[in-house]
Amino acid sequence: MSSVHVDLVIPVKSLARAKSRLLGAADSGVGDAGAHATLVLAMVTDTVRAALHADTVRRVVVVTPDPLVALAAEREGARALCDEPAGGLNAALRYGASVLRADDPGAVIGALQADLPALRPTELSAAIAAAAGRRAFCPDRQGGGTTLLLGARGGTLRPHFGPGSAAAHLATGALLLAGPWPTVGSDVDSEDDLRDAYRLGLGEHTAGVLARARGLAPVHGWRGGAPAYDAP
Ligand SMILES: Nc1nc2c(ncn2[C@@H]2O[C@H](COP(=O)(O)OP(=O)(O)OP(=O)(O)O)[C@@H](O)[C@H]2O)c(=O)[nH]1
Ligand SMILES: C=C(OP(=O)(O)O)C(=O)O
Repeated sequence: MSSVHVDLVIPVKSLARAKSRLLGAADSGVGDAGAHATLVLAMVTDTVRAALHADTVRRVVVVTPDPLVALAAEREGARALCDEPAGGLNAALRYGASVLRADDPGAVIGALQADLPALRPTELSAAIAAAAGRRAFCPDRQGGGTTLLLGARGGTLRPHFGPGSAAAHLATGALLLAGPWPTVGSDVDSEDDLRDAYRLGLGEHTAGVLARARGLAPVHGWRGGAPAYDAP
């Protein structure tokens, strides 16, 4: 397949419930729940922006019940779907995929995690190209989770996100994508994940929130360059 263009579904739950593991971390560096929600929204925004800048991504829909997330996604050029069915994460992903499929029955549809603040468009494109239209996935940094799942062209997404999702996607025939795209696997669930994402280079919004939380003026954007503040 010469060039694959995919439509991505990005799921985000309400900010009030998001990233509970990170919020519970000893020091996520951003203090109270309101500042935490601001950090989560920044990570979502950086993820959506990077996804839309990837030259192999055609459309992005963000499935979320949270109006603030929907607004941020639409500002970046994504479509927000706020009427997901009950059933949790995989149901939300299947819903988003069904909306995309209705627009284009032959589309290649994928699911991308919303907490990839270091995501580089070029690395996302490289991972998508490596799938070459096959059903495939990228594991997270620890190897047990999934950050990107791609359906086969015209095929169903069949998401099995949740604990042990890498094994579940392998067991259902998805190809494991391993390659030079560390920012695709750098999802943030913990303070250590946040430090890893920082080392890879945070996106503009996430860098800004963390810098302001420390009283520093950020000069770092996702287009590269070293951050001008201490690591989280
Ligand atoms: N739209 C939607 N997104 C969901 C739902 N459940 C989880 N997600 C999103 O799917 C991704 C993975 O979900 P989780 O690991 O359960 O939640 P999290 O916010 O990442 O982290 P924790 O709260 O620490 O577990 C996150 O981006 C969530 O916001 C859901 O029911 N609907
Ligand atoms: C839901 C998943 O990720 P996490 O729990 O890390 O957000 C997953 O890896 O399938």
